[in-house]
Amino acid sequence: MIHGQTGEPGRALSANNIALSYDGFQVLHQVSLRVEPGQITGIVGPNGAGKSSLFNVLAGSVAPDGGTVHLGDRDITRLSMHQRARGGIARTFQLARELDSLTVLENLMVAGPDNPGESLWRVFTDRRAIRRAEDEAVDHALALLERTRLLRLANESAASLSGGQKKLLELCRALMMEAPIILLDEPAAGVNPALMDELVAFIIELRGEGRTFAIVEHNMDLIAALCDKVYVLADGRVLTEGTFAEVTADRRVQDAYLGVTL
Ligand SMILES: Nc1ncnc2c1ncn2[C@@H]1O[C@H](COP(=O)(O)OP(=O)(O)OP(=O)(O)O)[C@@H](O)[C@H]1O
Repeated sequence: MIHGQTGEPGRALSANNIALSYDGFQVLHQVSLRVEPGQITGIVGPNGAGKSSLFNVLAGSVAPDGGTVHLGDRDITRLSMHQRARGGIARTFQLARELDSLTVLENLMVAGPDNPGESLWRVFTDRRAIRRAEDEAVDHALALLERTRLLRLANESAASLSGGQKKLLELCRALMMEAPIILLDEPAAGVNPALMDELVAFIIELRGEGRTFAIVEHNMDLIAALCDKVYVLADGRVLTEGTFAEVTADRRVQDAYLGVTL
């Protein structure tokens, strides 16, 4: 069992009739989706379909104009991203530029739940202290790096990682937050096929340990390999939902990807 799995892994994350506009242009129309606990839910669709917008609404970085977001029975629509993170929803972000100057291990240490704070920060900028530290967070970080084969790079600058390794580090940063629900934003972008297989295997392992995932992704191999359920968005609406086989057999989905008017 992965370290740090928090209680209450059994709550669904749901979006209900979400409406969202930017500058008067509606990008989400009555979108509803349910991320079942212990499952991997994919969100796919052509460019501009509204996937990232929906993801931002789920994560709490964008407030919808209408509709609600629930975690289990609790209405979390008005909670900030940080409040949601504390409540058990973590999302991956492209590593911010300032994190490039930190080592791989330091990137994980600053990603822990409830920001580790200044004292911990001082400890972890001292390499000798890293070796001595018996803190649970260090053990957790090192275990994650071992599982993602980044351990040998623990003390290298994050800037030196390949694109795929950065994706793994982003996932590890989300895992450091000890959230049962993880929102993955294009985890396969820039990842080579060998590393992709490792990424897929790792995410499947994490699901086996009780984690819940929602994934926005263009790479259909990754979606096919991982997802229990897939939502297809087009023009800001849910076009269809089902297993990967079901949605890809749907003529409307094929048309949407070919850009044919629906
Ligand atoms: N901050 C913003 N301001 C104005 N319009 C936006 C903003 N973010 C997204 N949009 C618009 O909302 C629509 C949906 O964009 P979104 O990024 O959610 O789609 P997507 O499905 O994630 O696309 P892609 O696959 O290309 O990343 C697009 O028409 C986009 O131009």
